[in-house]
Amino acid sequence: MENLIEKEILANGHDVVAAEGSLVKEKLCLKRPDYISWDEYFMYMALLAAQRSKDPSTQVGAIIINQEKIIVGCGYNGMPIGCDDNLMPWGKDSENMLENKYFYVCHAEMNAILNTNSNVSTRSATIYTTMFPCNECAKLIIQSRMSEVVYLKDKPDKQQMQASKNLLQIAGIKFRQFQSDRKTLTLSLE
Ligand SMILES: Nc1ccn([C@H]2C[C@H](O)[C@@H](COP(=O)(O)O)O2)c(=O)n1
Ligand SMILES: [Zn+2]
Repeated sequence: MENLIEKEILANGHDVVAAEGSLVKEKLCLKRPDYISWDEYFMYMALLAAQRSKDPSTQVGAIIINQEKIIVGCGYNGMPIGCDDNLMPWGKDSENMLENKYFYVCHAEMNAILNTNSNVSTRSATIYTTMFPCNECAKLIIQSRMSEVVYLKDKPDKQQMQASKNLLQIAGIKFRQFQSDRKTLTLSLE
């Protein structure tokens, strides 16, 4: 095949080299360079899911993808089905723990796992979550046979999170913090 290697320095600074053997002759035929990565795609989806949360202080989202990078589950932190959001407590400072949200709210990771279709496997799946999973969700992740956790934020000072890390490590589940130079992504309906 005719060798059509071309090198273009685009206006946005991207250095694009068409692969050897490619039929690309002109700059306009090259693929768009600033597309988001798989990691960005799923973490931004988790952030979008978090926007459904009614929790006034912390909104968490989680997305589960299988080995083919197909989304198999998604969730955010919220009250259990049938428990009216308007009747449940959303605070956290009452001395009476029964008046705080913690005993009632379902975590985003838990909801993402429970929202998967019963015929879809989470074996070897990856969960993208905007917050490091707590120890209870870590147990669910392990029991669901997932293989990786990608998280955005952590609360390393919390003992619960250390227990979660211990569990994941012992169970052989990888975890890593999401890294990206793309700090914002603008979506518009205009
Ligand atoms: N991995 C996590 C951690 C926390 N959540 C939820 C549980 C609560 O709704 C909220 C945390 O509230 P805060 O103590 O920051 O006021 O986030 C979760 O879904 N997943
Ligand atoms: Zn949890």
